[in-house]
Amino acid sequence: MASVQPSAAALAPQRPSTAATLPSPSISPRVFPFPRTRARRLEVAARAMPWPHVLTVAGSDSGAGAGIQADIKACAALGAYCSSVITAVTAQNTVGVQGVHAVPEDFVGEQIRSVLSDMSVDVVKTGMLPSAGIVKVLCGSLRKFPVKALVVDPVMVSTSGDTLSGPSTLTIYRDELFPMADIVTPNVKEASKLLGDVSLQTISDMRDAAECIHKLGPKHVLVKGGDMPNSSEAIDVFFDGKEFIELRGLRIKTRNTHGTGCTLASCVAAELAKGATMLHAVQVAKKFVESALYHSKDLVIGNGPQGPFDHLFSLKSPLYKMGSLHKFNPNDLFLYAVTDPGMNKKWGRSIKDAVKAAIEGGATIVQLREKDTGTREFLEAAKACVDICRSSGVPLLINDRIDVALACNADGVHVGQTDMPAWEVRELLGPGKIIGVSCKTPAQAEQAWKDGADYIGCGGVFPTTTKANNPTLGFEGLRTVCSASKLPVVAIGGINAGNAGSVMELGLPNLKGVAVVSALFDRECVTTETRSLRSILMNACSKS
Ligand SMILES: Nc1ncnc2c1ncn2[C@@H]1O[C@H](COP(=O)(O)OP(=O)(O)OP(=O)(O)O)[C@@H](O)[C@H]1O
Ligand SMILES: Cc1ncc(CO)c(N)n1
Ligand SMILES: [Mg+2]
Repeated sequence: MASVQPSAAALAPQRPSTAATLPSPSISPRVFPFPRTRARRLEVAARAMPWPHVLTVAGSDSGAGAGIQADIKACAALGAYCSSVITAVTAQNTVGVQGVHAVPEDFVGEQIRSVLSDMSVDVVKTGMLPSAGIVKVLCGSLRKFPVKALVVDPVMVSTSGDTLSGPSTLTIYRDELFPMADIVTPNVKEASKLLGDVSLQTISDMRDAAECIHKLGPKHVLVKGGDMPNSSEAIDVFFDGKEFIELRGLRIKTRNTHGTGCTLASCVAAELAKGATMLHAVQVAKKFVESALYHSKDLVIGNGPQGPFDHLFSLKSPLYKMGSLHKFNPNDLFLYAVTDPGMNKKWGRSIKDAVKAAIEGGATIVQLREKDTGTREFLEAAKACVDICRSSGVPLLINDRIDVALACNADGVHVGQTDMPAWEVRELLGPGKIIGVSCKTPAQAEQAWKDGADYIGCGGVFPTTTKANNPTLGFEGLRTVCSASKLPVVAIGGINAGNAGSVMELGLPNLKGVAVVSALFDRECVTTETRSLRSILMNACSKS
């Protein structure tokens, strides 16, 4: 296959809504507010605009959690059109696979021809290919009608343990299909089968397997670890022929994991069709599966051990916005700017200007801590700050106010010991957002970790006037918490240009940076103060 390039669709401006493309004299202006000439222009533009298009060549799952049904839902959720060639009809539910009826090879060929000879397909994604003959037909069709990318999910065994593609397909997969593929996405069991039943128990085994499968010809390999035992994380290994990347996600506790593999591969295909690079496509796909599992973890459909999940969760959780996901990087805690309403008012600057100045000076993460600001004013300022932070790639958190964080689509929330418990915050925000918790003791740090927080703030390290009744921990208290913490730590409380260096020079385990309030915002020029604090921290780190 040709290498993956951004498609014209990815570069095209936002598509007008379908409603705007259907002018009709009988529709009242209330339903259809555009003047006719504008509507006509939009209609013509929409016709000329290609829609990112994935063709899935896969089996039907009557329970609709996996197979063709999962593929269509996943592509729809990510904004790609999905046409479908059915290779087999399965009788399947949450208990297992009761029957498989393969579609005759010739008719699979005819379906592929119908789609590829007429529609402009960007990416072909394959799922269940029940016979060697069907794989052969597919390879022939792809040679005749080349597409931009080929995603191969080598479906062999369902999670229920039922065979979906027998050993007769192994050779042709390896010899004909893999060399044409841009990515192959086996789970651990499939990777093992492809490599002659080798045992795969560890991440290192998954890496070796990815490397061996890469030698069979695909440009990229993703070995999926959804079924790896004894792990609190779901870890997949990505290999591009040079570098291994471990994609780590939360392992969601749920029975509803039927179809995760099909969904992941379809999301990769959808993102490629939209013009993404392979690594980005895989990252989005993994996050999508994690989020969908999280939002569907308590769904009950069917009585068997493995239920389907909801691909269209974002329609029902409008507060949950995929576009905002900021993958947490503990190094972002390096220079953590926390706003204070009194100080910024005193110096005559708005919250927005204060945040802009801190980012200009090199702040690596920002928290809005607006204890006395009215909700409406706070939300307005928060929305403006989200725009500034997102355009600078700096995460923005909201102190305590989950409602404001949701409404402005911030990157996360920071809570104290008397605020909402972190696990409840996680329930509301989902897995993609950053959660920080203020902790003074190892027990609180342990609880924050159990609750699913991403980092802890530990202090006051020095006496502070910003927060009333805040006991000072000193270096020893900070050391105790840092040593015990399973999460990255940011030190807070009375930290300024005079003492920040000494905090970082302690070289404490898990300590990633310092959080400051008055040292930045109770000063005339926020940018200058931030810049100088940043260089102090960098010097200290190079010493420790
Ligand atoms: N419980 C879970 N929590 C989070 N992510 C998960 C979980 N289970 C699977 N995943 C993720 O889902 C994706 C699909 O991997 P998995 O190993 O489940 O594929 P699969 O076995 O082919 O799935 P299926 O055959 O059910 O369609 C991977 O990114 C994996 O890490
Ligand atoms: C039809 C079909 N394709 C793929 C899978 C793998 O999840 C399944 N269970 N059923
Ligand atoms: Mg699978």
